[in-house]
Amino acid sequence: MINITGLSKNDPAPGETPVAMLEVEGLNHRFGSGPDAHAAVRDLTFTVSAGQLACIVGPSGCGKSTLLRCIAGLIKPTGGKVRLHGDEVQGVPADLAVVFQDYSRSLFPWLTVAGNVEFPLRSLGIGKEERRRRVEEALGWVGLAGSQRKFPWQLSGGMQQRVSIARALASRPALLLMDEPFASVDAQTRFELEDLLRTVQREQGSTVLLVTHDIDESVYLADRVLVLSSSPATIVADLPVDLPAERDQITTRESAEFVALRGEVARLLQKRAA
Ligand SMILES: Nc1ncnc2c1ncn2[C@@H]1O[C@H](COP(=O)(O)OP(=O)(O)OP(=O)(O)O)[C@@H](O)[C@H]1O
Repeated sequence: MINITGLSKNDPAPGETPVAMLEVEGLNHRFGSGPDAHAAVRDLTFTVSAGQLACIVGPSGCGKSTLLRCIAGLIKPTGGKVRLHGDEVQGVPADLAVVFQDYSRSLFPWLTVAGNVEFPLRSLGIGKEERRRRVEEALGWVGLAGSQRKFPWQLSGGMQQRVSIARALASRPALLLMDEPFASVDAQTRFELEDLLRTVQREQGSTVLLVTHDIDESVYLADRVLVLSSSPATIVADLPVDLPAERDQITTRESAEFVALRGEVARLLQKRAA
């Protein structure tokens, strides 16, 4: 397995300004029109720097998935702009990958693990030898090097979600979007997948925007937590997470800094819900 080095490949040098990989500017989205229109997100503005792992936490139904879908180019926002490394998003960008909560519906059951990871690389026009190399590499990152020939239905839920993560990372996306990626696995597997994500993200310098409704998960994973209000989603706080880079499911969660941050996020969410 990969070790957490404590430094991301994309960490800016001292004095260097971080590069904004993602820019969300004045984003609005309303479903429908006229008196039945429903505002799902309202005037959201934020950036995510290259190499950062940012978490978005918000109450159920506040508009988190809508926000991610607008960023992914899956729906056209009714207002505002999304830019990925400076280019306005108009349709799904080729260098963006998404991991959804429901791994059982996002993997192809008739393809092997290797076939699933390779699939998007074909549509990117990557040659056979390079595809083989990337599949092997990405499955190594998620600890599934020996499972290439298995089918998804031969794997546990946690292993299937590892395959989804490997598939997303194999295309070397400029931005990885994750929508409640660990919400469908048991608590122990969730901890393992959280650690795996942090390790791979830091090792590969990936830029990740992850949506969760789990306050503890957002604080444990993130370099930064964006707290959303209830519907329509607006940003109520943008909190840096100054926990050590090397985190541990037991000691980190027991630390005074973690407990204080978790309390702060919980209070913000409670205040907005009231
Ligand atoms: N296609 C749609 N048409 C109309 N309304 C929609 C549509 N998709 C979502 N909504 C509404 O927009 C609001 C935000 O939904 P969204 O799924 O983005 O919230 P969420 O924060 O991701 O929810 P959850 O935490 O439960 O997954 C909700 O009130 C939802 O009912």
